[in-house]
Amino acid sequence: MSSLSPAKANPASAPVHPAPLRIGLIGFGCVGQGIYDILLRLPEFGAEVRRIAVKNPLKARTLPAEHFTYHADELLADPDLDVLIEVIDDANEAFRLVSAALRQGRRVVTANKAMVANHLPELVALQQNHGGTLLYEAAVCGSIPIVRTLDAYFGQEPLRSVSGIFNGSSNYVLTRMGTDGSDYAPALAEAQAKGFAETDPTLDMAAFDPRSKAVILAAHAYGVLLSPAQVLNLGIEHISATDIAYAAVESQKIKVVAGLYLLPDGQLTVLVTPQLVSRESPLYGVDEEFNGVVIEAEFAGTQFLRGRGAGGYPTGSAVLADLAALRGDFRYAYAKLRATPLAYTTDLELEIYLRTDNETLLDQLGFTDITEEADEDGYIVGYVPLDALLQHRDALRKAGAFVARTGNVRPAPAHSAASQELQAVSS
Ligand SMILES: NC(=O)c1ccc[n+]([C@@H]2O[C@H](COP(=O)([O-])OP(=O)(O)OC[C@H]3O[C@@H](n4cnc5c(N)ncnc54)[C@H](O)[C@@H]3O)[C@@H](O)[C@H]2O)c1
Ligand SMILES: N[C@@H](CCO)C(=O)O
Repeated sequence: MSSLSPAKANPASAPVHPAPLRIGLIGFGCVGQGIYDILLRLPEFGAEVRRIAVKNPLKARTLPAEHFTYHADELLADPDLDVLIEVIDDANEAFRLVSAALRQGRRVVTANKAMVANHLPELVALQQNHGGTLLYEAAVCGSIPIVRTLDAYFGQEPLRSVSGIFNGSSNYVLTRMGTDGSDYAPALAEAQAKGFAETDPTLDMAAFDPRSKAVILAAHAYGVLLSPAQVLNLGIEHISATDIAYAAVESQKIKVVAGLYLLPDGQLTVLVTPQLVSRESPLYGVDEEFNGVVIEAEFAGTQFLRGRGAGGYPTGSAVLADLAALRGDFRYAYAKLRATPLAYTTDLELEIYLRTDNETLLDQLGFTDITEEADEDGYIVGYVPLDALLQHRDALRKAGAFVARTGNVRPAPAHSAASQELQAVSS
């Protein structure tokens, strides 16, 4: 018989339809509604939202009130739910709920990057100790499958850098300001109306949100568990047409770039700041609420992932992928967490553009090298110790416009016998 003849029907090889996943959904805002709608549109996926917990009894919703409970703990106590999806906007309450669920050995999907970044060591330990699973693809860069890519595909390969645009709202605001000449406030209002921004938009605009995402990726890409406070995050609240025009003179754009850089001495550094991005960078064309991630891998070379970074449906798409992964018993390998941990350093200098009239701050930052100064526009360009930026970040946040000139870092002078510049960024 030819080996190409059709296989006889064999009951053992007939397609097996998985049992429907019974889901408890905690939070029914932008993302909660997004995943709910997606599951309704995909009946063949075989998942059913059995119970939904919400907070505000007065809010107008797309479903009748009898669909909701106002006590998320009831879902934790319900043994008939196979998976809990946590998509609320309160990181502390999210941790209480998710850690309680993991203590029961349950399967949980979350989109809450602040919660994951603040508690990653505990969340990993809870999974190990109680056998549950937590997946959080939706927490980082919306619909881009970056956590899975770093954890599973690049779990063994050394990475030189992982850098990109990790926040949709600030990217949307910068795009409106840069292309339409929009002012900051109406652009931010648009990002909020479209469901991209956090409930407290300071988290987006002051780059706390992309910092949480960078902290999560540091664990998967490098096996380094950071506390968010260790990472410099500066935002775009004071970026104005003056700064956008400065960038445009050299055909560059200002983007909020999160960078995780393996330095030539084998240490890791991470920073999240506005940065000048040149036309040659893959990040240059990442506009609106899109995110983009550039991976510089030892053997694979450069890879670039781009996709919608915010919004109910793109984020719901990542939750859907996590549900499918849970059904296949997927867990993060955290392979690099098991290796000897890399050291983390901020003992570096960063080339910055700063437009401020705060003379005290300029003195405190201790520029080691000034390469450009324009009194009439009130900006200064030069190298500053990263530790000084970390120390004075609260003052910097209020002081004026801050942009990393290139994202290049170099060793702080005391440690820079060779003083060569460390090319640590993709632009
Ligand atoms: N919006 C996005 O594009 C996006 C993308 C990725 C991740 N996220 C994350 O997803 C989560 C939800 O974001 P969102 O945009 O849907 O926010 P949202 O404000 O639209 O919805 C959150 C909802 O959670 C409810 N809530 C708060 N505490 C609750 C509790 N204890 N029990 C039940 N409900 C509670 C709030 O009342 C609100 O309706 C956040 O962690 C956010 O960071 C959002
Ligand atoms: N507020 C976030 C949502 C996606 O994580 C953003 O704008 O990127």
